[in-house]
Amino acid sequence: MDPEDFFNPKLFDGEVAVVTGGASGIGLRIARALTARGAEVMITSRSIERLEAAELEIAARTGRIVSSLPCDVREADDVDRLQDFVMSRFGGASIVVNNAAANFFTPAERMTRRAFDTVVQADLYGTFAVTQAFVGHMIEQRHGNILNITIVQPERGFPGFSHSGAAKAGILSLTCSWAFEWGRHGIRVNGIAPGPVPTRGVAENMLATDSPFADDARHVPLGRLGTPEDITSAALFLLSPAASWITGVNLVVDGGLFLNPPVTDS
Ligand SMILES: CCC/C=C/C(=O)SCCNC(=O)CCNC(=O)[C@H](O)C(C)(C)COP(=O)([O-])OP(=O)([O-])OC[C@H]1O[C@@H](n2cnc3c(N)ncnc32)[C@H](O)[C@@H]1OP(=O)([O-])[O-]
Ligand SMILES: NC(=O)C1=CN([C@@H]2O[C@H](COP(=O)(O)OP(=O)(O)OC[C@H]3O[C@@H](n4cnc5c(N)ncnc54)[C@H](OP(=O)(O)O)[C@@H]3O)[C@@H](O)[C@H]2O)C=CC1
Repeated sequence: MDPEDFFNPKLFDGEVAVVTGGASGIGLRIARALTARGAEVMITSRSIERLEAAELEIAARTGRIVSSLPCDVREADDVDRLQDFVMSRFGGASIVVNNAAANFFTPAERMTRRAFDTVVQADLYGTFAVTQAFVGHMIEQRHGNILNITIVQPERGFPGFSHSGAAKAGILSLTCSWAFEWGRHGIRVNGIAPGPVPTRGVAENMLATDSPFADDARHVPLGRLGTPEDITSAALFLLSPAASWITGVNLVVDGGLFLNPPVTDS
């Protein structure tokens, strides 16, 4: 059974959701599930081809249309265009899923400034900029939900991916600061920390020879790697009124891997 079948088909009627990196992997699955459950959904990523393919896939699977716009979340002008588009088409957004991210294996001593910037800009700055574009409207409406995709315990570092670990730790800090500051405005801010989910992004960017990325199910107490559906179920829960007294958490969805992380020597 598809895990999202546990959720009411009208759960997100009346909501407008922006999903960054919504054209592939986990973001696409979350965007599809929100669309199927009534939300107006806007997906963004850099690749027009991927966005067009995602629009077709979501329409075929849900019978509903999503909107899309190319947007590099590292670029302030792109984020301004995204804001203008969403404000004029929908009047604002009530849900933001900060899912876009970049990652690649690089031992810390070989990390160039540009490599570091590339990841920190996409993950940390992108999360800040896209949220900032829509939170004013949420505050006016006294209603909003922000979901940041993080990693498990980023404060412990991320050997071989120190740029990503630093960015995700920053995102976790933003999650907590925002949850505290905006709770009184009726806005909830949470994180999801996925365990290893073998998406295209992981295959293309993280599984280089000698990369310490754990894609081995033997370490996972529940005995398998994750799927985009596993992460989507958690996202639907946190974005739904069932989680109305939950804010500021970083929900680990990893089959129990955090109990027994593999040791890396990178
Ligand atoms: C537990 C799991 C947690 C997280 C999982 C995920 O996030 S999964 C999601 C994963 N999904 C994705 O990542 C999807 C999106 N990712 C992407 O599109 C690419 O990975 C990207 C970020 C490189 C593209 O950004 P772009 O076109 O702006 O990049 P650019 O080509 O202009 O290079 C900029 C700098 O980075 C350097 N550099 C680049 N690659 C490597 C490498 N392999 N090795 C070393 N360095 C590398 C490059 O050399 C340059 O520095 P230099 O030499 O000038 O000093
Ligand atoms: N899969 C995993 O094992 C894990 C994933 N995560 C997190 O889950 C999230 C989704 O990852 P996953 O689905 O695996 O990865 P994917 O690579 O499949 O998806 C990442 C998406 O982000 C988009 N993106 C990347 N850079 C930018 C940018 N600068 N501006 C706008 N969009 C951008 C990409 O599209 P495009 O190239 O078209 O821009 C792509 O659609 C990420 O935040 C990741 O860090 C965390 C832990 C584990």
